[in-house]
Amino acid sequence: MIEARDLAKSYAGKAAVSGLSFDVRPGTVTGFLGPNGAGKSTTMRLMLGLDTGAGTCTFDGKPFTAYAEPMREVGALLEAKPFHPTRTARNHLLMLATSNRIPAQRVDEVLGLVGLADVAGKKPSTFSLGMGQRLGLAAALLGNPHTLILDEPANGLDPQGIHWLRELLKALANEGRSVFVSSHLLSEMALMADELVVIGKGRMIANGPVEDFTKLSVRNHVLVRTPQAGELASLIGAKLAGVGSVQRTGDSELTVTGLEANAVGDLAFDNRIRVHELSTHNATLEEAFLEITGNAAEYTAHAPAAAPTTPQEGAR
Ligand SMILES: Nc1ncnc2c1ncn2[C@@H]1O[C@H](COP(=O)(O)OP(=O)(O)OP(=O)(O)O)[C@@H](O)[C@H]1O
Repeated sequence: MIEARDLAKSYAGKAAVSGLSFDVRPGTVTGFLGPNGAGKSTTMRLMLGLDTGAGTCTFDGKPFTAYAEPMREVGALLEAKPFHPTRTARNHLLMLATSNRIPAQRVDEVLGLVGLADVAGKKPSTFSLGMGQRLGLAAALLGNPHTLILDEPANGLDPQGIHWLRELLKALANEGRSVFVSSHLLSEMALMADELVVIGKGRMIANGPVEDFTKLSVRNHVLVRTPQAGELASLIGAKLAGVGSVQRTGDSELTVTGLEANAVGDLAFDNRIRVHELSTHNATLEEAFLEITGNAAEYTAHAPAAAPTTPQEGAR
């Protein structure tokens, strides 16, 4: 169990993380989301005591730094890859294993697990970004820890690698581990995460099950096709009584929010209204994320300004 309480950090007087509190429960994958610069990496460093700031974070009641053999408790993959410049991948892991009294045989196990057995004798400096990520993941898994903290582990992985990572993290959580993972791949997160922590500009925006997060979106709606669209719209409007909306989105099409599809169907049936289509459209995680973080995105792109006219053109 991870318990983060009131984590905070400022750089040069500017808050990077403010008052963040959340739990990561065993047996779950908890996704950590936020726009660029939201404070995800800073939060993860604070959780591990790698950065100085305010607040506390405990792993089964103790801070990371209080564990004598921390790799057996918490496996971490942060963005920076501190690999030794001359050691081979295998020796890099062997060195970590020795310092945590982990048997050497576990090194070969994790190299196999992350798909690097064939390049174990090569130096990480020759590795691609994805191979480096796999080696970082091998290091995180070395001590068979019950908690994993992974910052953008899918970064640089090919589609097969992303699929493999998703299945691995879900399996590790199913074995009872706590997995806290950040990613910008929202479709992946939707398939992988049970819970979400969503931050923007260093502050908590949402925390809870993935379904609750997407349920909040205004993109959730019911679509109805009926030749009696006007009549049904009036009935739905009366039933909604101001909570929700009904819009004519075509000659014979209505888009409804605030009523479930079965309620719309019953209303049509009770009033002998012919319905040709009735369907529920659920917001994707990406839609809900963009909607909820819209105002909390620090860096937003603007369309390029129109090319200035030359003086000659302007004079014409
Ligand atoms: N070492 C540092 N010195 C000064 N400012 C920093 C430092 N590290 C982070 N920041 C600032 O803190 C804020 C949060 O950065 P952080 O890297 O934690 O965000 P992030 O959510 O991980 O971003 P991304 O999704 O782009 O990786 C940003 O405004 C960043 O510029």
